[in-house]
Amino acid sequence: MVDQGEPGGVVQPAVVEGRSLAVLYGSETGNAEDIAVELGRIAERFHFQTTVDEMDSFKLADVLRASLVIFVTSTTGQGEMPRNTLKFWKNLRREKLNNTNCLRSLRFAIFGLGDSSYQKFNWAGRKLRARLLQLGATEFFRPGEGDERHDNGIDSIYLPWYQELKATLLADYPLPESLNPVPDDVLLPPKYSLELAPAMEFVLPTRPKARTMARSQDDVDESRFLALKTKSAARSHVDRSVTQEDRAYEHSIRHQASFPADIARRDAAFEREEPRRYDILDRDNILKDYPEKYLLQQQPARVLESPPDDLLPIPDAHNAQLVRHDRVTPAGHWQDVRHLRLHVYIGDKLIKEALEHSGQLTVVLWPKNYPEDVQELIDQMGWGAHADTPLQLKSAPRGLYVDNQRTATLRQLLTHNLDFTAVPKRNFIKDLVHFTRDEREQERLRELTQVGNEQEFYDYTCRPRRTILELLRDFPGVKIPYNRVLDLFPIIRGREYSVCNGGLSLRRADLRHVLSVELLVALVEYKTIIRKPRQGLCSRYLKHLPVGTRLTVQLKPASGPRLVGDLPAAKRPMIAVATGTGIAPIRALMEDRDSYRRVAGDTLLFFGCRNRAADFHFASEWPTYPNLKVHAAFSRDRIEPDPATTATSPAPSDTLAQSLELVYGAKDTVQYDARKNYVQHLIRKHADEVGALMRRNPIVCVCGNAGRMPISVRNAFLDALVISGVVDDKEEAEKWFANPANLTFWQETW
Ligand SMILES: Cc1cc2nc3c(=O)[nH]c(=O)nc-3n(C[C@H](O)[C@H](O)[C@H](O)COP(=O)(O)O)c2cc1C
Repeated sequence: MVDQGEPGGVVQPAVVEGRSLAVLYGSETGNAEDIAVELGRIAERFHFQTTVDEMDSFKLADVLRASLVIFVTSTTGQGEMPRNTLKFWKNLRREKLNNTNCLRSLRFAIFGLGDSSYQKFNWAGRKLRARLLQLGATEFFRPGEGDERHDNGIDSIYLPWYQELKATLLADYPLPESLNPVPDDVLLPPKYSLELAPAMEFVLPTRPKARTMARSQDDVDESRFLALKTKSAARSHVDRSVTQEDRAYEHSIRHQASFPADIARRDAAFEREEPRRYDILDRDNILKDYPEKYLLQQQPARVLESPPDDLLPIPDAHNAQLVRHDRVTPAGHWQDVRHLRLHVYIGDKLIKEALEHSGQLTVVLWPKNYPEDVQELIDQMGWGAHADTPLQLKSAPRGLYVDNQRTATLRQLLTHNLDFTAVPKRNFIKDLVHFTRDEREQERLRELTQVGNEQEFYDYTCRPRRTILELLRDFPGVKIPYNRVLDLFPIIRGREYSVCNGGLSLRRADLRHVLSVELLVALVEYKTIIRKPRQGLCSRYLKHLPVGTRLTVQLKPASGPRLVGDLPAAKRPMIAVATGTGIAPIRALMEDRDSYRRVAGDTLLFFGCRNRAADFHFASEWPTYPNLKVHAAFSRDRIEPDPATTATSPAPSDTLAQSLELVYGAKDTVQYDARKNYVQHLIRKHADEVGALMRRNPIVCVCGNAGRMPISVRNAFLDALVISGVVDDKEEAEKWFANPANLTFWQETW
């Protein structure tokens, strides 16, 4: 049994009257939340009574109660506030608060997270700050704006901001003379309480049975049926006692003999493709373009024991089942892209209808850890004696979904809830110092997180994408007490994916209680500088997920303007730009527009990928759409005339060169790189077609990888506006493009 003592000792911060600090965050994927947690710890060490929570859990009156408030928010959509701030933000914007100076007693600071490739960089933070100031609040520290585009990401701006904030807090809000800050090398008490349940109540859970990818259709049907029967295990807002309607649905699945075969036949139809030629591994280019993201060798195929598919009690979620799972890129291609189909069971007719008509959808999936990784961590930490003992969770972090009906064990938490394959954060490493008695390990851990050693920290963690599990392997002396796991390990967050189907394929007439959603997912797999294949948690989970697996998922409307399920939107022309799996939401739009077949507006699609044969997703479907013209850019293929699309040579023709002189002047026309074949080059090349649609109040969508692509595409659109004569020069083009009266713009890049 592991010694649960903590070598450095634990110090409880003092309670100082009138000294409180609240950190309120708005976060979509957790970056802002991580920063908020780190700021909360600093405040605790400075003896502030500290609260850290999402903005929506606060009322305005609560905010006024804290002596200081720090807001941390990312920006989402097109300059929008994250979802977990919307209630708070709506309250703050109430007209009746105008001119009331109602926040005059509030002292706040704000840190925004954003990406400067978006037109509305850090708008959420800026909007929030402007409104707080307008309502009379005072800033006690300068605002910070982190940018994902910086070399070290958000940290480039955040770290100096945070150091300065610490100094300001100590200088401007001094502690009573008798009190010093809790030093960094002393541990704070755990926030969350996790204890072994009294011995009499022990019920040892059985270990999950091994399952593999290959499951028979009978298995699928049986588990589909079981999923229905046991769906009450997952508590959600749609969960209720089984109605007659549900029974009828169960009955139809049980007795409709043609159901599985029928679906399988129809589902297989779109997958039948000619054998494809492709550029095996494409290694030179990968090394050149993405030195940290290449796959040098295929991993040997392994059959992994799947995690148990227990359904988590996620709020506002639905039970679902994986009914199709195909790799769509050829086996040797550098990128593994999967096409998945999920049947999401929605018993409540009204909710189903609301989702069908709520615009573009995203699916949120919660990945799980594999049993062999869980066992490795248990062995490494010496938790074997307690791994399957029921636990009592008296308090738990936000986002930890544990079924109240059953008593959780450490193994279950590690399987379903704790993300020990995440890249370790600074705070995690700082805390480990307390859990090893090996002085060399302590010294090394301190070194890694010391101020001034940011580059070393980055080189050890982020650059090679080292996981927590791997870090713990490097420090064998570290033994984390099991009752600290909720404080130390990040919680597994839901991963959001754009639904890639729409219209009739989403609302299948033959499955009344089901939304049939499809996803196109690029698995994140690469070799890093430490030459070990890496996988993201969700990629590892999805890669081996057998057909028939039950899941709990949320369905959410995507951010941005509502473009589907809306006749006036369907009638408008559309210019869509997508790269790689960014085609997913565009394909959903196309299917939706197709349901208005005769009236759907003209559409121009610019699609960019590497090889026609390997990753030209949905290529066989595009010719079936009326009013759609596709220009595809294959960045790694030799340029050949293309019968299927209108994309031809990427080299600028004389006329294009002349047109570009309009924008840049003759001397600078060389800036246009004739040897490359990316979507932005095709936009310029087909400027006249772009201009013709731009004149007709189009919807313009840009989806795919973040980084330079959205900026280059935007510049190409500006050029196209000048070349096609919509405006006279680039300055005018900027104004024209930013005016929502001329076009509806939607960008979704990641
Ligand atoms: C779909 C999407 C939309 C985004 N929109 C914007 C934007 O309009 N402006 C901006 O500055 N950053 C934008 N970002 C960048 C995020 O703000 C940035 O990645 C941030 O680190 C996310 O933090 P979070 O995990 O706390 O949400 C967007 C990111 C995504 C994925």
